[in-house]
Amino acid sequence: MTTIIDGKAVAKKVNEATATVVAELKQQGVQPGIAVIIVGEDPASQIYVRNKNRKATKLGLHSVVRQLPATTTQAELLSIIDDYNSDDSIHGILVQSPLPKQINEPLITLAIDPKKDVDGFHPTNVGKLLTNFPGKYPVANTPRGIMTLLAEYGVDPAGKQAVVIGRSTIVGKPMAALLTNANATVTIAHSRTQDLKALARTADILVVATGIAHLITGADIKPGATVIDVGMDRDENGKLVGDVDFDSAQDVAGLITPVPGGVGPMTIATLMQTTVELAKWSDLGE
Ligand SMILES: Nc1nc2c(c(=O)[nH]1)N[C@@H](CN(C=O)c1ccc(C(=O)N[C@@H](CCC(=O)O)C(=O)O)cc1)CN2
Repeated sequence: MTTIIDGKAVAKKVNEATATVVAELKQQGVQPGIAVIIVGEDPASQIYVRNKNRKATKLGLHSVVRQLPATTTQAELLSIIDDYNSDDSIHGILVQSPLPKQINEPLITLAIDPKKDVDGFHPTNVGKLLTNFPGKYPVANTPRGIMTLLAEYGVDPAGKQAVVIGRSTIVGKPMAALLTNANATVTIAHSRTQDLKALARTADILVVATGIAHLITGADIKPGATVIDVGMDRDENGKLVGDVDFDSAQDVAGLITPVPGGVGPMTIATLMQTTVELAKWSDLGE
């Protein structure tokens, strides 16, 4: 029997917990605030940012969306980030990715105060994650959301073989670090990996984040494995599909995330959770 992981249901649970914490913080005179900066008109990014703003407002957060033209310069963007760095009503700053070509993304990441880095992409926070540093710091929301899904479905990574296909800063690298910190034995694979499919078949936990529609099929999955699909691709008919061929994979996997409705909903729910934590840590000195 394969279990289909219900990301929407877990996201709802996370959001309910977040709303409770927001209400408690408000009673203590703190309203968590998030600023999302979007540069340009990428249609998918517009939808994600709108959804973030709606969710933040619904949960009782102070939410600011800063829409900038595609022609925005690096200096202009840096100056706006600087303003939010010193704005006490904002606890989390997020610059929506992708950015136009004239913007140097790593320098933008570096400009965000690590204490307001709600994406967890700043090298200070990535370094803390990699070193499993004690204390409180933000961690990238998609991989953190995946760890929540694993916990909710009783999948303990300790001692398991995990294969993460994809080495991005947003997903692959932090995912590998989180699984390592949870005592899995982790291999990061990517476009240059030889015998990728044979490697995938060794995984007890397989995380696929490549952006290649249906790269992984049932034949590439170890029977009973937990399969986490981070892909958001379009098939030849324009339908949203994952990096995993769900139909063939679901006959082999023990647990599997669908696309849509698996990992995706966890990204925004975890973003809200992280924003509220940043507010707690800064305003209440936790
Ligand atoms: N600064 C950042 N930029 C981007 C991030 C990020 O974490 N930080 N992640 C992605 C996009 N993203 C949020 O920004 C995101 C992607 C997908 C979903 C989601 O809910 N997906 C749904 C399907 C939606 C659809 O039908 O199109 C699902 O999988 O069920 C939410 C957020 C890139 N940029």
